[in-house]
Amino acid sequence: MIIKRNIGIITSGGDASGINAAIYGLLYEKHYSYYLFNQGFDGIVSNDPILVKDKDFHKHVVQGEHVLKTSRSKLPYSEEGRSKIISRLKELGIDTLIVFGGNGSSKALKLLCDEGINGLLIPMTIDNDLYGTDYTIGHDTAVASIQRVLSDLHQTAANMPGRVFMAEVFGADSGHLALASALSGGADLVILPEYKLDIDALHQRIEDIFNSGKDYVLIICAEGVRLKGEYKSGDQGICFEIGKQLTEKSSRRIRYSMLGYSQRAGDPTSHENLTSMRFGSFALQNLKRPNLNYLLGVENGEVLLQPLEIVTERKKQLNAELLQIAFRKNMLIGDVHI
Ligand SMILES: Nc1ncnc2c1ncn2[C@@H]1O[C@H](COP(=O)(O)OP(=O)(O)OP(=O)(O)O)[C@@H](O)[C@H]1O
Ligand SMILES: O=P(O)(O)OC[C@H]1O[C@](O)(CO)[C@@H](O)[C@@H]1O
Repeated sequence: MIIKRNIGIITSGGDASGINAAIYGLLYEKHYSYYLFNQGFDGIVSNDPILVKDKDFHKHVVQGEHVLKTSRSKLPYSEEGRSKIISRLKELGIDTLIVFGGNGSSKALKLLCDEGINGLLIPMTIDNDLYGTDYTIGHDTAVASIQRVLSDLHQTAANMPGRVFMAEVFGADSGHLALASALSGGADLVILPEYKLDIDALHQRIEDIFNSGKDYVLIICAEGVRLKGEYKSGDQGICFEIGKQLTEKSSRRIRYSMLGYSQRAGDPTSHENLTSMRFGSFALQNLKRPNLNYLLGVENGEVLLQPLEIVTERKKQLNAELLQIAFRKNMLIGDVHI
């Protein structure tokens, strides 16, 4: 007789399409029972677990609405909060916790692993800013969603020439999402937090583009770009400040599009779903390892295990190949400062 083990699963941080496929890839009821908790770390303590079965999941695989609800939570920051999480997992006989999330969620899981929990972090954030993995679940769908908006902006911009469009995208303090979507959406310029912004240089590039014969300029601006001070989670609207400064130097009509939360939505792309399923399936294959304390990553196309602490050690660098294309196309403004 097979004795089943109980696996706990939460999502934590911002929602990201593809998560349903990842959970589907994880399910193997013959050996495991899966306890899903809505609302992240809080949900472990406050919510009844949902027991899911493979047969219920098929239709959800293609959907952008998630079976499992996510949240940001205060609990893991305090010893008291963590001990509530650990007691509850023990009470339910759950010996392994799988967390879908980004940088913050990895830190939280590491603290729980240090206190004896078996833990696996599966990378999930549209920002794709997690050190130790080339890819995080949700990124491709977000890029596709931004690309759709940029396609519309190209049309209206071409229909009424002479304007400068600034489209602000998510990404928190990193420019991975902005760089990928600027390239995939055919933007003229991209403003990234990893580069110090020089407004005069930006103004000059805009004029050069018009002088080259193009009749509109489409700029992607990452929300994490700063003219002064530090980016704080939740800050939005930097494109307006940049536009204001540009207006002082130029008579061009600057127009704004804040893409906002629709970037995080949308049914997953096929690339998303297949990568997510591979993450889920790889996690499943590693559940029997003792002392689980890992982050799943994908490097050069291969899914692999990384030590969880790797996340806190370094900041993930922008993809060198994408950067090279952006340099060659003269899309970047300013000098690298990070
Ligand atoms: N330093 C930390 N110590 C303990 N727990 C943390 C820490 N940072 C984050 N967490 C926990 O992880 C949760 C998610 O973190 P955060 O809000 O930074 O999102 P994330 O995992 O980085 O994902 P996203 O990229 O979508 O924002 C937090 O709400 C909190 O519960
Ligand atoms: O839903 P919230 O908490 O406002 O989070 C928004 C943030 O979450 C992300 O989508 C993922 O980290 C960021 O790109 C964005 O800044």
